[in-house]
Amino acid sequence: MTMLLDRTMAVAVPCAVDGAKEILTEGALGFVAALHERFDARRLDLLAARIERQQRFDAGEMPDFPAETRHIREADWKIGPIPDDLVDRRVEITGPTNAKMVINALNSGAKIFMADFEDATAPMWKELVEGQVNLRNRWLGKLDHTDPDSGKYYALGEDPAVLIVRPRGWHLIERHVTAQGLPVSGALFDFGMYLWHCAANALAAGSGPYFYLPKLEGRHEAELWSDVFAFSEEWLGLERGTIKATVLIETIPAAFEMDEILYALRENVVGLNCGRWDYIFSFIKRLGRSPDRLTPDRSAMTMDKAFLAAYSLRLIATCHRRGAFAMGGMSAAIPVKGDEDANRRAMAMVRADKLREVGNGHDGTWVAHPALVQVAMDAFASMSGANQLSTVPGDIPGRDAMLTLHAGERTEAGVRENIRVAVQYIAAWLGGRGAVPLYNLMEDAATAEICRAQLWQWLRYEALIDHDRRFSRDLFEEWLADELRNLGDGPNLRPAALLLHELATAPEFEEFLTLPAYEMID
Ligand SMILES: CC(=O)SCCNC(=O)CCNC(=O)[C@H](O)C(C)(C)COP(=O)(O)OP(=O)(O)OC[C@H]1O[C@@H](n2cnc3c(N)ncnc32)[C@H](O)[C@@H]1OP(=O)(O)O
Ligand SMILES: O=CC(=O)O
Ligand SMILES: [Mg+2]
Repeated sequence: MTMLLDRTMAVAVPCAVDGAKEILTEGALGFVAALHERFDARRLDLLAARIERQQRFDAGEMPDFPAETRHIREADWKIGPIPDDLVDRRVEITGPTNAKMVINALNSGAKIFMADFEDATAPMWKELVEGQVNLRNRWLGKLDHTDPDSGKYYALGEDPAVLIVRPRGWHLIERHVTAQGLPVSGALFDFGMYLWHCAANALAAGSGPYFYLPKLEGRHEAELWSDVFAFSEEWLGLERGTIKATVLIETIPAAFEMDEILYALRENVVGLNCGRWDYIFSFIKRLGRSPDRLTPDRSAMTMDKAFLAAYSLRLIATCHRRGAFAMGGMSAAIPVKGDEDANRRAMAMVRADKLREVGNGHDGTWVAHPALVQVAMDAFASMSGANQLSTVPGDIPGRDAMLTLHAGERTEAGVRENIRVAVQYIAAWLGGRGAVPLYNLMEDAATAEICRAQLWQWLRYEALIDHDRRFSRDLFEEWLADELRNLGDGPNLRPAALLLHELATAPEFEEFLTLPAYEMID
């Protein structure tokens, strides 16, 4: 089906998708077209600026706090008001947007549910449209679901979590919707559709249109979102500042502009979040193209050390000085079925992670699974109130600490784990699942990016493995073949392995694995 709104907006829907008629309305598409017309050229310029900046990093420049924005960092100012239903964000559950998981997450007892079109979603057209239908139904009061396999009925409980939606990052497109002959941005599509269909109903229910903004690389990208918000509020007749956003600090350039990002979005922002997994990925991608910046095994890169500890402490101090929430992040440990000891260890890992976060001053945290809500809630019960906004830590880590790499080893086990996880994750993604349990951990786009980025880095610089062996293309291909053999015949494993091989051996680092992977779906 192709729907033409006017000469500039065409929607091509290659297969009949449930709910398309409800979501792809003339009004909603007209709004997305207006966003595209006004903002897409700027989005593309900002993506090009990322690549130019990368060339400077490759030439040896290291990130620093920009001199030209010193006045913003040094001046006293605060962000705008925080809505009542966002004051207590102790535990936020995240997950994809299918009906069952949306209902389970909203009923999980968490304060917030972040419905995710980014790291936890493989952007199949069907999933995206159905996701928007589910979110719209939540605000229409008609969200329910019967599982076709088990026959179990799901409906919203008495006290659902507050809903926040994470649109895709600026780098992704939505090829099923074109305007002026070009695919629209995935971010503007996800944002625009949700805002158009849900803002009024969310406000009428005493909540509001709330968003998480992923993968920003600095203040200019935040300024773009700010302008998108101002334009959208006017288009929909909403009071300025009605849209509220929490920005993920999950790239190294953004971590050096946290004040500036809050300032750019001050009418709309309510907090920042430590997106630790993408942050590790960004650290490798942006600064790791050098033989003296080789990372250790993924498992050695923990939040209590080096650049990760430094950035989370700096984020807390920065946010609280400006009256903004300092949200913690996601521990990848998830419940382990059928092994009590392993399950206890997983719970202990999550508990320790959350206790560290609350002890450092975070106002709340993320969990990946309903069974972890209470664990996190118990850890955050040590706060004296609903948040720690009034605590401003004095000791703020500086540039050197923020650029300090983790010490640790690279091992054959670490290489093989990266191969296994990346192949299985990409295979799942190609099959339409954006988050999967692998080896007792939650894996999603961000965690898988770390695996393939490390493989590229270690290959490119022939890293020492287990102290005495240089990693090489031969070794990589041998271990990839081994791991593939051990995995057997699952769906999409072959194309996933081919893509991983291409990504790991490419002369130039691919910005996101989801870009070539998107060419392989739908
Ligand atoms: C780096 C980042 O960006 S983190 C944020 C992005 N990542 C995520 O959001 C991951 C969210 N988590 C998940 O997708 C899942 O928990 C996984 C993939 C990690 C594990 O999935 P599974 O092994 O299928 O979970 P499991 O079988 O234990 O699920 C048990 C029940 O809990 C539900 N459940 C599990 N996780 C969630 C969740 N995050 N939200 C809502 N419900 C959930 C399941 O739907 C299932 O419900 P049912 O009993 O009614 O059938
Ligand atoms: O989005 C969260 C992350 O850790 O990445
Ligand atoms: Mg992320």
